Amino acid sequence: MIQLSNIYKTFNTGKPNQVTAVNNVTLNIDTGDFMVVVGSNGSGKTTLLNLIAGNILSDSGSITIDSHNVTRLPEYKRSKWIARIFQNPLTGTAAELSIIDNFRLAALRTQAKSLSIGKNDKFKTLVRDKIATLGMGLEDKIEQPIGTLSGGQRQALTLLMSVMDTCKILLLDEPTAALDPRSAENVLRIANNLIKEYKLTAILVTHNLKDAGNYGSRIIQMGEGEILKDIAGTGKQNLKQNELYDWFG
Ligand SMILES: Nc1ncnc2c1ncn2[C@@H]1O[C@H](COP(=O)(O)OP(=O)(O)OP(=O)(O)O)[C@@H](O)[C@H]1O
Repeated sequence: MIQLSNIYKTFNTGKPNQVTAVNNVTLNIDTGDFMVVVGSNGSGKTTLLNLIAGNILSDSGSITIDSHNVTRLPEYKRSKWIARIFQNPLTGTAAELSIIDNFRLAALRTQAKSLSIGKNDKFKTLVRDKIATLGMGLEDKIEQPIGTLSGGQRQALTLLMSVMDTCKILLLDEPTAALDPRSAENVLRIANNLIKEYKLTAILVTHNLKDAGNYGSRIIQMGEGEILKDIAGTGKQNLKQNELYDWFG
């Protein structure tokens, strides 16, 4: 689904604060993979997501998504494949608009043909039914401004909104870092269920090693822009919490 070949990204080239954030990274991410990315501060995790999403372009190397060469494509031209959830629950929704209007906007973003986007009952029922599956009781609040909800509620809705259109790839950049422990657990569980239900290819950046152990079918560790470790399959399933801590020795 996603191929990165010999990707380099250097910031502040030629200046004293020059830094190579991504250093010759080659990665093949298969359809349906759920890849967790861990690494110390400044190791290049967010830059890697930015390069995949297209909001920054690489200095060299190539990126393909779904067999399309997207290396020089800007973010908006990649959005038909990609949805992204950020750390801040305020990013990605329009606070003053109702829940239902936010869902309508999200559907319009990719003009998903399967959804009837107008203010009709069919769309409302679809959204209400989907929101009910979150188990948060938000299905009765769809006319309420989304800004009046808690961070956890909002993050869960943002996730749902993202996957209900045609997106195939979900990028999660520390999506629970701003949430209390219980909300964080809830949001990650919801993300995991949605990834399975919609058969998404997903990448989760996290500093939480418990989550890194519990979720995903593959884990990579980044360090100084390089991939230090890459474990999938049973290796990932059997990875112990203390082994993960040892990576950060
Ligand atoms: N737009 C930018 N301009 C200049 N330097 C940048 C920019 N974005 C990232 N960097 C630098 O690139 C390096 C990698 O940053 P990045 O944000 O990708 O790391 P990270 O692993 O996501 O870190 P954290 O865990 O702290 O979020 C850092 O040294 C950072 O300062």
